[in-house]
Amino acid sequence: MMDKALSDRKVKSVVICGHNGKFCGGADIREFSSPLTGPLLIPVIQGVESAAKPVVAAIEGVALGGGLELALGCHYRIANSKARLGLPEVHLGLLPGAGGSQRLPRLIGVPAALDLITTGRHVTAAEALQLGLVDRVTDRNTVDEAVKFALSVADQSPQSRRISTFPCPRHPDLDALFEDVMQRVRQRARGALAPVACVRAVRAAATLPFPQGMERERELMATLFTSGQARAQQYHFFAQRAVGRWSMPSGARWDKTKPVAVHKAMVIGLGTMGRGIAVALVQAGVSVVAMETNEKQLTDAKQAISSMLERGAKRRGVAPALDKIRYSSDHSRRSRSALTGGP
Ligand SMILES: CCCCCCCC/C=C\C/C=C/C(=O)SCCNC(=O)CCNC(=O)[C@H](O)C(C)(C)COP(=O)(O)OP(=O)(O)OC[C@H]1O[C@@H](n2cnc3c(N)ncnc32)[C@H](O)[C@@H]1OP(=O)(O)O
Repeated sequence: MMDKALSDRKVKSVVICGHNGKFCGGADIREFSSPLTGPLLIPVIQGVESAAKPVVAAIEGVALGGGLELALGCHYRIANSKARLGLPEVHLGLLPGAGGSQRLPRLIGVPAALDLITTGRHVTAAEALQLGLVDRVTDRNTVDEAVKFALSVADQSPQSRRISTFPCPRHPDLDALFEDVMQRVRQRARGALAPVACVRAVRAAATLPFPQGMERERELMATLFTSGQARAQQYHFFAQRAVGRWSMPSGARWDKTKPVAVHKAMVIGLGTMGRGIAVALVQAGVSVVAMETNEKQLTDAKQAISSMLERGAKRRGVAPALDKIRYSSDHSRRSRSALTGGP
């Protein structure tokens, strides 16, 4: 269809839109666990960008991941005011591997691209306009507006609109910028590979010509694509949604159940997990009885829990709620708490 539109001499300009009010939420994540089939996105985007006639993206609903990368291959982007745009691949243990890490910095600058790519956050159409990610925002029918716009630019060459030909906007001190961002990302990422690879890919955009940058993006993506972290994060994506459908054999569902306030809880067993659970409960304002029958473990746990509570309180600028926790080694004195459990 796209080939036909691009090669038909009677067609002077093209609009790409989605279906059912959504431009594109990106690749089907399930496909990442089996060999990739269908037309490959990178050559499709290259084909769109190198077209001799203007191509306009009409963005409604969402343009995420590969969807936004496709829009970046278009010569113009018109977004509905309710649309959201983003490159959330980092949450799936990946980077924007269809040219997104190379085109976005060329379009909106390195600092803004680093922010969007390393956090994966979605931006509203209004913010996208401010960043220069889209050319226009409309409250009206987006496809109609995009068609009108496409007709108005039909006789113009799209040559100056190909993002891959843009130089990356200059930054006064690239080395310092990347050093600072890498340090912050490493701290936040706590061992996650994808955010670090995202910074490296954007650095390639800022320092290499587009074809070499694409090659670097491909290399970095290849290391992430089959990583255990990516598999785990993709599993997490579906698991999070499956939780919404979770029900008890009785038919009870969490979303149809009235929540009950929990004021008291008992944590049995103060190994690594028990300590973490006790701290999380205390920090949520719950009074905790922490039980451990092994005296040495109990002594260590008291110290560890107190210092976790103190550190957490210091970070939040509040007093540590040390009085919210009592310790016991006597298993027979289990009280009736609203919530009892432990590893
Ligand atoms: C050697 C290596 C070489 C590799 C070369 C690779 C080249 C690069 C190729 C491709 C790059 C492209 C990558 C990507 O695009 S990754 C995907 C990026 N997109 C996302 O992460 C978006 C994820 N989805 C969402 O954020 C939301 O779902 C939403 C905003 C789109 C809609 O939100 P909402 O209305 O709240 O609905 P739900 O979240 O509940 O979702 C509904 C339903 O749909 C399923 N679903 C959503 N998105 C996806 C998806 N991307 N893939 C598969 N399934 C998806 C979701 O699971 C729900 O399903 P249900 O629970 O069964 O109802």
